[in-house]
Amino acid sequence: MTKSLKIIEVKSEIGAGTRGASLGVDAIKIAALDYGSRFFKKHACVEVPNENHLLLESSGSAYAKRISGILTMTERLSDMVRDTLNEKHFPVVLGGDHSCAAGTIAGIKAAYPKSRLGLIWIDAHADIHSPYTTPSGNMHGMPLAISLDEDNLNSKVNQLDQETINYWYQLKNVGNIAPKIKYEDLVMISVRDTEKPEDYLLRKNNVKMFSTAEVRKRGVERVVIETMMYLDHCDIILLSFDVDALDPTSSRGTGTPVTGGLTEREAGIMLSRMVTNPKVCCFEIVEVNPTLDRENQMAEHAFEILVKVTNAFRND
Ligand SMILES: NC(=[NH2+])NCCC[C@H](N)C(=O)O
Repeated sequence: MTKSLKIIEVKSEIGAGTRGASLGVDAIKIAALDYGSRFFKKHACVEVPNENHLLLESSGSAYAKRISGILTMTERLSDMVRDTLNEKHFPVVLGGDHSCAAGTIAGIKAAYPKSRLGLIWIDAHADIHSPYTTPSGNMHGMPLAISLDEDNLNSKVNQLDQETINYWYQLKNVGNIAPKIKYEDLVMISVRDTEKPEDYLLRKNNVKMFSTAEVRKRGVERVVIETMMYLDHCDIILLSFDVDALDPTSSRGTGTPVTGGLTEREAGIMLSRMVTNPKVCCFEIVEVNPTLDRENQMAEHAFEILVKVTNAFRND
């Protein structure tokens, strides 16, 4: 039986340091229209109300900007993902900035608290900072630390106030399960822009990583097989795709582009192969920012990948 997809729109950008990621969802919808596609008519869509009004207020803690809004968004998205899975739909989360991953992960764990959740993280960044280590205070650099219940106090550089400490604790404990994922259930692909505190965690916990060069050397197919073999002990898997995993030569329409990324073709093949694995229970695509782009290129790439992934999923 093929499950029906449900698109969950998360037009939130309070986790990013550059403005415009909240327009990513609509940019992808415009790309669909330009391709003459009925994708957004065919699939059910729901929108998680956002907290972007906080952008007009002070950002609060310098080391966890707008963390109260991030907590609200994480709880809302978690409920939506949980309900979608309980209704036996396949959630496709469209961001927004990558802080939404904490909510997606929380929702999957809320629906399947006893299941071991594997995570395939295709991204230029590790997003494994805590407020104690962040160089920017931007919460889209933290969703993995939230989900891993990781403070990284060994690498501490920032002094937090009590309010931030309390919010950070609540964020890690959304749904009263912490940690929600384990380091050994994580695979990172194309991650190439990390800071020292992140490198420390990745090395210490021996996180499985495939660089862009390895993807090229071994071939996409081989990397997909090895990733799935590595996560074989997991019961369910989330595919989290940040479009900044793509190389900026084809589009700069994302907040934090980094050279040395995947081509759209590589990412499309990789994700569409992965989604045929029946353990994959959710897919998310984040960080399209049309305000930084030319002629909506990144949204077009994201939409093409989205179609490839959903076709592969439905044909399985
Ligand atoms: N989801 C993203 N685009 N994350 C970028 C994070 C960049 C940097 N590591 C930071 O913490 O600010």
